[in-house]
Amino acid sequence: MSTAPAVGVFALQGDVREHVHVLEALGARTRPVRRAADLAGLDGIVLPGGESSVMDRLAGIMGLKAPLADAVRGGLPAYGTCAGMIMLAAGIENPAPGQGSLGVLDVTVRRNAFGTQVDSFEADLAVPAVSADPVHAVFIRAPAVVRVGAGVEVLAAVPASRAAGADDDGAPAADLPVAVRAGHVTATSFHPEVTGDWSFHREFLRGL
Ligand SMILES: NC(=O)CC[C@H](N)C(=O)O
Repeated sequence: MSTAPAVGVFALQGDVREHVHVLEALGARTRPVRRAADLAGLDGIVLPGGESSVMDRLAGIMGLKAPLADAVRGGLPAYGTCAGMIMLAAGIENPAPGQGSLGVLDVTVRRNAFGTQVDSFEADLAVPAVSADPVHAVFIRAPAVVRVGAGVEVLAAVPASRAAGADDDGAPAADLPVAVRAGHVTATSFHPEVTGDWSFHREFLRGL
């Protein structure tokens, strides 16, 4: 697109500032999204990392949840990181009490999937669909995708041995998807907004 795209950043909770910084550095205009009216005229929306149960509750209170879900279902490109991935997901295996989601990406996620004691780690991931070079990924109490619906592309995965309780039964398990895309909706378990590896933001903006 010839003018800078207008990208909304869900701003009721989470690492909003980090996404705004990356998006503006890459040439987008940004707008914090806190209520339904903030969605007007956007070319895309980013859902940050943070705490998905709080995001879900606040989005409900602010009357943003249904309009945001409708906008994404209607074609508004969306990118969610970590808690943002959980917000986009159709299902949450282990929701907090009363927690729901926008239900716009046909995956089921497991919150806090990567370990109980040391639950943050970094990894260099091969993501050929997004970058020729490995993408440096930071996982912070991150979700994993445990069900991938039809039409959802797995862009990157990590060995299941990373998962919480992976050693418990000794059974070999499949890799856990940590980056997925279904048409105009992309989600990562990790936080490119904090690493300086902006491949996913670049790819998202390219599609607007
Ligand atoms: N870094 C994050 O966004 C953590 C996500 C958080 N564990 C949640 O359930 O929402």
